[in-house]
Amino acid sequence: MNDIKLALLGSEGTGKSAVLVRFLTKRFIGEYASNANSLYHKRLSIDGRQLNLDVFDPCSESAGSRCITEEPVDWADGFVVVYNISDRPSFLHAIGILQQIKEARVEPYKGETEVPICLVGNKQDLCHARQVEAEEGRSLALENKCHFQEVSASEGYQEIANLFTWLIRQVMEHLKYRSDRRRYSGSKSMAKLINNVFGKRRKSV
Ligand SMILES: Nc1nc2c(ncn2[C@@H]2O[C@H](COP(=O)(O)OP(=O)(O)OP(=O)(O)O)[C@@H](O)[C@H]2O)c(=O)[nH]1
Repeated sequence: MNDIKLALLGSEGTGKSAVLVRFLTKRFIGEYASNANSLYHKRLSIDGRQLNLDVFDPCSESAGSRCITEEPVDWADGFVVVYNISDRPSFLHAIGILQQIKEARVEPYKGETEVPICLVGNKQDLCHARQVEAEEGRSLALENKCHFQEVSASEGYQEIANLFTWLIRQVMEHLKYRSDRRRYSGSKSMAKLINNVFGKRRKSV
């Protein structure tokens, strides 16, 4: 059984809880209590594999921009960074969040961010009040090597389901790659150790 940990990050009121609850229950719930951090659990099956999914939905009210520098960034295997397409400041905040994830989780030596990220422009139904063009979201995602999707938690389920499925698949790949690499470098150092011990002995015989 795989354990997958995701975190939703973004400005207050961008619809993080709405997006997550839409994915988990297929329903849109208009208002949520937003004065506490929430951790959601769900068992899923993707590509025939059973998963335990934990999703952290931090409370923007209490955390503000600080939340990014605290636990979620170190804890999560993947991120959903949400902004509201009808609220430019939330997009600017998303830029800052991506930057902070990059700084915290960049792979040493490779210079690549080590976690899969999905950038989400929510409230697409409010496009008459749009303040952020889809193209801006797309190029920000490109710059940060992350997936991009505009959605409406209030109107649609499928796009939200697709983006979580994409993210979970990426996380599974990534975790597998990391554990393979650890195993490989572990066996390489074991081979080195054996070589050192027995190699030296052979020389002295
Ligand atoms: N029109 C529209 N409203 C939405 C959408 N998604 C969420 N909302 C509304 O936006 C408001 C904030 O939604 P939340 O899901 O509580 O946002 P949040 O980012 O979790 O908020 P905090 O927990 O305060 O950070 C609520 O009034 C929702 O009903 C959407 O896709 N379209």
